[in-house]
Amino acid sequence: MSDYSEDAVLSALSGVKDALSERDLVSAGRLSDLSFDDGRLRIILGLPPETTQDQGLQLRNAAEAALTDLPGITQLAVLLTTHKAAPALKTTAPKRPDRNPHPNKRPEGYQGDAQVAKTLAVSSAKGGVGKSTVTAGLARALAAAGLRIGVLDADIHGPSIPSLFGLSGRLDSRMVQNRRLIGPAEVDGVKIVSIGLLTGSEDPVVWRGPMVQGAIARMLWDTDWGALDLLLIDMPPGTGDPQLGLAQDIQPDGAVIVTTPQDLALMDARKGVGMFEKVDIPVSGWIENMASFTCPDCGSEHRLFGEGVLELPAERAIPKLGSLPLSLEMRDARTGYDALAQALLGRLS
Ligand SMILES: Nc1ncnc2c1ncn2[C@@H]1O[C@H](COP(=O)(O)OP(=O)(O)OP(=O)(O)O)[C@@H](O)[C@H]1O
Repeated sequence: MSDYSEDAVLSALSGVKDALSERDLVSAGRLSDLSFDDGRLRIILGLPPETTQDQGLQLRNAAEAALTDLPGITQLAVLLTTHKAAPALKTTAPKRPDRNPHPNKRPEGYQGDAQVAKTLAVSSAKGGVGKSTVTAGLARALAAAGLRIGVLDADIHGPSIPSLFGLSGRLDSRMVQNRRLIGPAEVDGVKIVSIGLLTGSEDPVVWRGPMVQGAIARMLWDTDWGALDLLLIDMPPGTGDPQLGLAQDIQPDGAVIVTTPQDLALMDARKGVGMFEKVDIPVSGWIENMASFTCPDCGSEHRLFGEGVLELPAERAIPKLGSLPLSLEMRDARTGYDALAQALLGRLS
């Protein structure tokens, strides 16, 4: 039995002074990742870009010294990155950014999204948890249930919605009331717009901050969606300033969080809930993806990533909308999403 305790790790790191901010490593928000597996503890400290090599090494040594004697840890890796620290989750006052990096440029007159009844952000704190796959699966299931559904692929650095719907090429544009609007693609009754269907050779990965936000907002407003019951917005993964700014800019009516059930992913998913709370966007629920695997040989079910739950204080608790297994069928995003779609509808109506 391992005596490992995450609380003990956090408490040990709380005793390490962060010379860069005069606070401790935890309250300074330096801990950007923590994983523990079979005695191996791996933590990532996110340091500001101006950190010198010496400062980084000192912090790493201090963190290693604090953790080295903790029970249950047989191997320790303290890694440094110079990314911006994630915004702290437990801020008491609603900490809206005092300036919006991309001032709302919603154009006057005809709006492509004027007939969109509801918009819902599908978000994940981490990349690769299946957010786009789940968005596509939900969209298809909701459309099959008779709703008019659209998908806006706002995952600008890794647009995977086109391939999930078998789309390639470029979207056309059309004049509507003297404005040139994007004509969405349509597959299985779902209207789709993605940056991957708008750009040519220019790689969207080079776009930064306000440029990305601006492009996504314009895709939302400058598309001829027609009448939609629900537009799902596949958000870029993460809980940092770009995602916060985007949520603030496009102001979806609600959000759902997709996560896998590992402790660390759930810890980050909590940050995702906090991010939407900061900008007053209600979170309708969370979706557990890749929850279990059924062995094709013996038929027994395994919870590969454990039984984690998204823990939030009772007054901020959000429901789990459903669990999806790790399977080729789910990857395909064509079947298996009906129950999830119904659970979501139950929360939206
Ligand atoms: N339930 C599942 N079972 C099996 N494979 C899955 C499942 N969900 C997603 N996948 C696979 O996991 C990979 C990542 O999925 P996806 O691209 O949807 O993640 P994402 O969270 O949108 O990633 P990113 O935000 O980084 O683009 C894909 O190969 C996808 O086919």
